[in-house]
Amino acid sequence: MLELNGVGFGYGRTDWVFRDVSFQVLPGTATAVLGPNGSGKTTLVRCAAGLLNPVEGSVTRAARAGYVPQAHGSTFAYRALDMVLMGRARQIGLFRSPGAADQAASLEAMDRVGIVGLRSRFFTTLSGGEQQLVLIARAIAAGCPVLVLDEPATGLDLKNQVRVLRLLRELMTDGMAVLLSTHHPDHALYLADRAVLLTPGGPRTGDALELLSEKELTALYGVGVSTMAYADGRNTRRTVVVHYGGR
Ligand SMILES: Nc1ncnc2c1ncn2[C@@H]1O[C@H](COP(=O)(O)OP(=O)(O)OP(=O)(O)O)[C@@H](O)[C@H]1O
Repeated sequence: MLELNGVGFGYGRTDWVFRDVSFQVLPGTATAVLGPNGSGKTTLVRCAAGLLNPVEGSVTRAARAGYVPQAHGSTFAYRALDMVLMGRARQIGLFRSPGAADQAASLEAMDRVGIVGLRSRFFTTLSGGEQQLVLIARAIAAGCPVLVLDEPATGLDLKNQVRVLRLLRELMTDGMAVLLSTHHPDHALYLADRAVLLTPGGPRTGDALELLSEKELTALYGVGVSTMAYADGRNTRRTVVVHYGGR
């Protein structure tokens, strides 16, 4: 479980990126953070993961959180499998080498993400999307019950977006608490129970279906957005359609 209570953060002394953010992510549920560029999504998920200390308020994690950063052309000269093995650092311990169980857990995580074939490739030679999948596998291999992801769909093609979203749902079924930031309201509508909108007027939290409405999304992004229902197998889901306008 992950809980934020009245969290505020600013990089400088006077400027707040956000204030008064409160929400809970329960086991088996997902919360999506949405907002325009620069609204503070990365800052908020880094606070939630324990990588930044809030200036005010508190973050409570019942367990360690796995963190998946945005993949930005890293300089790590490690093979993909070694990157995933780093997720096992806690199990391996200081000054010890990974054992067979760590190798197996890492390969299983890579298999779940569909990238076992990349295991011997150097991380630096992978495409942005492939790097993103390695980072997700690393967080899964860590075996944390809380997973925090910063824009996990960045750089992924449609098939891999679906793969990652389905995988997150599977992990939620296993009891994982998931917090993600995203620029994709349709991903939030598919995955999230709750949403946090970082608006210029302050944070808004609530039920994802209610908060990700046409009116709210249009106001949040300043462009016309419609939502529509579609049949997805046995489920009826909602997605968004952007109005591009112009000629
Ligand atoms: N290290 C930093 N020092 C000073 N200001 C920062 C720092 N990191 C981010 N900021 C500022 O904090 C604000 C929020 O940034 P953040 O990266 O959290 O936004 P975001 O919603 O994730 O943006 P995007 O959608 O573009 O990724 C921005 O105004 C940004 O310029």
